[in-house]
Amino acid sequence: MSEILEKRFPAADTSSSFTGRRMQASSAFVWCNSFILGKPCNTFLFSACFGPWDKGPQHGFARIKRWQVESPPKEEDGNIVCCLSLSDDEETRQMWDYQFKLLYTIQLGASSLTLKLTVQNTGNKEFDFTTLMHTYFRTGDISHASISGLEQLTYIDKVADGKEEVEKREFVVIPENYDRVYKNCPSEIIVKGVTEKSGDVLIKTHNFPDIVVWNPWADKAKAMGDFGDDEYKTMLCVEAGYVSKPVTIGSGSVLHFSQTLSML
Ligand SMILES: O=P(O)(O)OC[C@H]1O[C@H](O)[C@H](O)[C@@H](O)[C@@H]1O
Repeated sequence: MSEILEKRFPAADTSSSFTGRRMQASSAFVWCNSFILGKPCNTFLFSACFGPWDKGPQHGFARIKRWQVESPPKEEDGNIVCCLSLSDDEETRQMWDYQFKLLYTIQLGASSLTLKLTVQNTGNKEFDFTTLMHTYFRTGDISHASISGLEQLTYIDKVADGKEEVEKREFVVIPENYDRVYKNCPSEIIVKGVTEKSGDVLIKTHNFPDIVVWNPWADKAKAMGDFGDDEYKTMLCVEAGYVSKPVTIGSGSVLHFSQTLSML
């Protein structure tokens, strides 16, 4: 992968000024993605519910399973494209007895990143799940970052025990620990003041009605083993997903989800 990247994007900066493992991993592409599939608490979720899960790891198993290379990186129309896959196995069925195949297609362009998720129900039982793309953005200074496109939306405030509120601000800034699920979001959201050039990024989504906004802030940052104590000052998570309610997929059916992150 790195030879193709270096050939295609010789200027790409993969160095990292972060100390914590979590953010080091993310800075390679300025964004990083891990994704979560699942549904809270009961049968969930191949990969888990969004959040704590009584049958498996927080946020599910997909982000910690070893994926297969469905198609290796290749250059396509000036982009680098590759596809990974994950199917159910003995371990996943132990936690969650359903059959599935996931396809995760990554398309890297000069100033955009498209991430497509295809969920196939390969079994004879319908199941439901939630899914999220857990995107980390790097910012020069969190106090200069903001998100637009969330005004007048209802959000679940996980810091306030799930209380529902309505967002009044045109530009959402983050002055403290934030962990919010914005519901029924428009398909275009803008994150301002991110990337090392403090530029703006357009998030364009398909079939993701929710946006999670997360920053652990000081105390939680200190409590996280793979996160530097001060790294909350230079990161922001804006996560496209389907988490506020589960998706149901019938036996033999296929569903598509995607997000494109474009530098503006
Ligand atoms: O530490 P992790 O398991 O990666 O979760 C990191 C965060 O992910 C999401 O943003 C959730 O809304 C947060 O509640 C959680 O703390």
